Amino acid sequence: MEKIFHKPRMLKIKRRSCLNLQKIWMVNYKLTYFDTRGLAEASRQVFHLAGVKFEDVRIPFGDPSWEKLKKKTPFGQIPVLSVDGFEIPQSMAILRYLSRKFGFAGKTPEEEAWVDAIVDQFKDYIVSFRQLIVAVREKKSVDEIEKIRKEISDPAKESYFKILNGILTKSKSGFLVGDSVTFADLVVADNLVTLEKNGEFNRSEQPKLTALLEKVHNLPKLKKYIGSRPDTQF
Ligand SMILES: N[C@@H](CCC(=O)N[C@@H](CS)C(=O)NCC(=O)O)C(=O)O
Repeated sequence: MEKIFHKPRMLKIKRRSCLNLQKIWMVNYKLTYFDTRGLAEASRQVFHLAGVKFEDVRIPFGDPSWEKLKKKTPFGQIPVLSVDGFEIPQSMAILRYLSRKFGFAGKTPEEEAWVDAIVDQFKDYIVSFRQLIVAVREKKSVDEIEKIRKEISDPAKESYFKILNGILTKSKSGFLVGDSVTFADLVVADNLVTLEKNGEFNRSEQPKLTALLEKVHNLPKLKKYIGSRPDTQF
């Protein structure tokens, strides 16, 4: 089991009491997932954006330690976030929790609702993309794979990209919601990376989505991490 520690930046908190500062500093976060981006990547990025130290536990695929650990997780799956030993399962619950805590969930209830809506839309789309991936993994025939691509995956992707392009056309900041980065941007950008690595996203065909992806990856607090993280297909 590999542990990667994120070195925290100096906290720039002006008006917080020493007691609060101590409390923030002392919280022990541990995010456990497989050694891939997948369902944990946006949460990892929230920690980096917030400049908050966390233990990035990555279990290699096929590692025998997983079967033992599985029994101890709340729902039998990962990611799991431990906050001073208090465990939170489910990737989206973790991501929302961290984003609310560190200020990346939207600035008003309306922004929060839009951030959630964009991530829910992503979940709707990803179901069809998974069908394609499963067909490839199961070594279905070329005809079967092409059928899934044409009838399910491509139309779902087209409608998903249309929605995102519509939002970005109206955006003044270049982010999906409001005037600063939210976890919706992180989820969408990471999905674009996955699609690109699997031949499903071409930067030259999608200038607005590409601009979003590059904007997110060039955020000063993310850039170094993005450049040095393990390179994984999913
Ligand atoms: N809905 C859950 C799904 C979690 C999930 O499917 N985790 C997979 C890895 S991506 C897992 O733990 N697989 C190992 C297993 O089920 O034994 C979430 O979003 O966290």
